[in-house]
This record gives sequence, structure tokens and C-alpha cells, in this order.
Amino acid sequence: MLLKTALVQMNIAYGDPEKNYKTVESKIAEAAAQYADVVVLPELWTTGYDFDYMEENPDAEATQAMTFLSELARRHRVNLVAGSVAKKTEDGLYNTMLVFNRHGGFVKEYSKAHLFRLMEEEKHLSQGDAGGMFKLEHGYAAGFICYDIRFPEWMRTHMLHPAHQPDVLYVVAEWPKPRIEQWRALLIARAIENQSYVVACNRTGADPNNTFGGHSIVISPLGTVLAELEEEDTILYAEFETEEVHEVRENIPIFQDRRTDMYRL
Ligand SMILES: O=C(O)CCC(=O)C(=O)O
Repeated sequence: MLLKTALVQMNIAYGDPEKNYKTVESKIAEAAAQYADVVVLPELWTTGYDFDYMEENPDAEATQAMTFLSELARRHRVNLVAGSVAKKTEDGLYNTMLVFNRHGGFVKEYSKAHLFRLMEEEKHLSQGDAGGMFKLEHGYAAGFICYDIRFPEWMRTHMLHPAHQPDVLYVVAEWPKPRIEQWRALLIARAIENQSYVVACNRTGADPNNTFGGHSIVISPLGTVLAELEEEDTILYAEFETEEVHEVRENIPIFQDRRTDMYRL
């Protein structure tokens, strides 16, 4: 299937959900007017890394965020890989990705599995303990959040799903500028080693502690960069044929050639 993706590389207003909601509403409308099939938002787009706000959040259970996203998906007839938001449950506060289909139907939530100590996530958040697999009209996909991309075994675990191998790996992030070369290198490696499309949306701008590097990027299963931004506040569009993963996987059948009998010392 030909899939048109739209990655919203936005500057997130720190601790100001009202402003971020307005931005996201207009960006989704803009992407839908360009006939995007899937719109991708960055990590923690409602508040940024404002942990004080997250802990006092009036929308603690993300009910408002979910209603808002569902309504936008339905109104604009777009699938949403809607970045992540802070979401409280009885077990803790999570950094949670939300996915909706074109009809506004809730598809998936995935809570960040690997918490990033350099930004003190482990002091404020709980780590998710379930996978990021989901299905949209284009087929199976998996979602990851920022630091997750440093864990190839986590992404590979999704590729080894017994029934459904994902074709597209979605990544949402607030990745700082000083390590943006690592962001690119890690994402290209993840695309090649998993023979999958990687669709990775980062934020731009700054908060009181960090400057973020942008470079939202779409990468083919061969590791070719199909589209990439620098640090501008804009939408990145890229379209690709999801079926191409099958040709790549048949040509160099890495999933058949794994030596699982040897992968322990
Ligand atoms: O791994 C990195 O360098 C950045 C990760 C990060 O910023 C995050 O997970 O929020």
C-alpha cells in the first residue's frame, strides 16, 4: 500500500497544554489537507518535560487528550500515531504513546519501556512493561519512544512476533541536539537490521534544560533516507510502498538466517 506519512516537527510550549493543543489541531488539519494517511506527533507534546506540571496535571488520566485526538482523527479522516502524553494509572505515571485510526477509533497505547536517566525520567515516571505492536490500515507496525531506539533487542523483539511482523517502525521523540548524529545513526541502523521503514518524529526548539535537534526522518528498509528535516518547525512528508519490505526480506533473508542456537554465552 502507498502510505503518505506526515511528521509534525513542532516546538512544544513547556508546561502549556493549551498552546500545544492549538498547534497540534492546526498541524493535523494542515497534514490532512495534504492527504496524509498517517500523522505522527512528537513525544510528550502536551507539556514537554515539565514534570511538575505532569504530576499536578488536571488531565492526569489523559482523558481530554484522548478525546481530542480521537475527534481530530475522525474529523480529518487521518490515522494518528499521536506522539506521547503523560498518563497516570493506579500503578504510576507513564510516558504513553497513543494511536488512533481514521474513524477516531482507539488502536493502541504504549508506555515508554526504557526511561532516560539523563533527563531524570526514572525519578518521575514508571516504565512500561508491554510491547508497542499495532495494526493500522497499512498493516502491522510498532511504536517506540525516544531512548527506546538505543535498545536494538527491544525493536528486534517486535520483529520476531510469531504472527505479525511489522513493516513500519514509528518513533516519537524529544531528542536533544548535542546527540543528533547518534539519533540519525541509530535510526538508520534500526531500519537496516530490521528491514523495515522507520518513521521518526522529533521535536524542535528548547525547554529550560535542553535544546532539541529536530531531524525528523523517514528511512527505507535498505537504510536510505527518503526525507529529513533540519531544525525547522514544520511538517515532513514522505510516501512509500509498504510492500517493499517483503522484497528486501526475501533478497537477504536475515530472519531465516538467525543462529538462535548460538545467541547465548
Ligand atoms: O538517548 C538519548 O540520547 C536521548 C533520549 C531522550 O532524550 C529521551 O528518551 O527522552
